[in-house]
Amino acid sequence: MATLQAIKYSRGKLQVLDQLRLPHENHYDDITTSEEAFDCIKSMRVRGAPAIAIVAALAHAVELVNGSSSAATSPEETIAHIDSRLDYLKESRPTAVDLSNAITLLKLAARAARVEGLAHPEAKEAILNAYIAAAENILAKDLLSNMSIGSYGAVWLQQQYNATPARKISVLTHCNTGSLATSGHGTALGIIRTLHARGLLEHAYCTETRPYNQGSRLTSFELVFEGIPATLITDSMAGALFNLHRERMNIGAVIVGADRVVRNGDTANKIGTYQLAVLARHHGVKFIVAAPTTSIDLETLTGAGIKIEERKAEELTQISGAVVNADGTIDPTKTARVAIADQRINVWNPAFDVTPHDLIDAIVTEKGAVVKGADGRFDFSQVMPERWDAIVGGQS
Ligand SMILES: CSC[C@H]1O[C@H](OP(=O)(O)O)[C@H](O)[C@@H]1O
Repeated sequence: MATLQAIKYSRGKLQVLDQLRLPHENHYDDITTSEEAFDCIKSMRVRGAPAIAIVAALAHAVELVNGSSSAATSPEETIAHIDSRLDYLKESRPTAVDLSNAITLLKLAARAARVEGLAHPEAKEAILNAYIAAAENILAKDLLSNMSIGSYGAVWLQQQYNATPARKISVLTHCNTGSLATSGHGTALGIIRTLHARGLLEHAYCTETRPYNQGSRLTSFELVFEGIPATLITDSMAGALFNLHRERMNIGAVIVGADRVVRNGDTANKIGTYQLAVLARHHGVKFIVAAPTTSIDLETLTGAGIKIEERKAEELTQISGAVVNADGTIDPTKTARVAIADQRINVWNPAFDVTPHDLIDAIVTEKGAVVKGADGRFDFSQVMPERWDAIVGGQS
């Protein structure tokens, strides 16, 4: 069964599903410039660490195909143009590292296409083609990466709980990490999809994930869309779910995504993740992070070094949604905005929090599940040896 598609792309054309209208309306925005991509990411019409990187990379590919670098009359000017557009896009959202990792890769790809002795315009053409190929490869690799995360995560959980189709497990997930946060299948939700496909999933619980409601609006939508047995709870119900219903619900794991995993394994993810990790530890439930290696930042040593995005107060004090008609049907063409708090109240609205590595049992990547060694540390050299050697090298 097809899953929902956040991003539609063919060379020269990029369309992005407006997630602010979900689940009531499927509307795709045409993205033709870096400015349009920036606004789409900043306003969270597209969100999710991998999806943000993919949209930024492809938006610049589209504008290059449409001639945005026409003023560049040398390889140096062409590379300077690409750099300036990518540096602009990098500022759209600061916490997820996939965007900056993709920008680093794309800049290297453009530079690697410089051929000594090749003159303009052939030299420029080679650089543009190299950028476009690298951007398209980011899209192509993401889906394969998510399928691999799904499989490694399902196998790890099956081993932890001796799960079988006759002895399934239930899991809790937070925020949205599915097809609407990636190019497809998803990361944490990708593990849930794979568990379901292998007959190992009893039930999936998803949290509402205030204030943007990625869980109630997006994850619920993905789970219902594919007929995966699921129950929506508010963020504040998670403790009761573990405490009052644990034996009956047989919750085996909390599975979350990541916006940035740093060198020691501390992980920035959607606000509300840290408290789930504390609950999981208290109740003896495994807590696993699902993240492609593109979400791992070896340059930053601990969670204290992660910049946490803070968003506007209105996301807490107001909600908006489709109007429900008198007969109970939903009118997606009309949305109502409701103030649910006194607009004079101070608001603190961090979009993410940091879960310390000691509360994380496994970090599942497309190269395998990483667990802490006897020294209590995560060693990512197992899944990204080249980057580990280049960045960490002989450092402790
Ligand atoms: C695979 S998506 C990773 C991550 O991104 C989400 O944040 P946002 O919706 O603000 O972009 C959430 O933290 C997911 O876990």
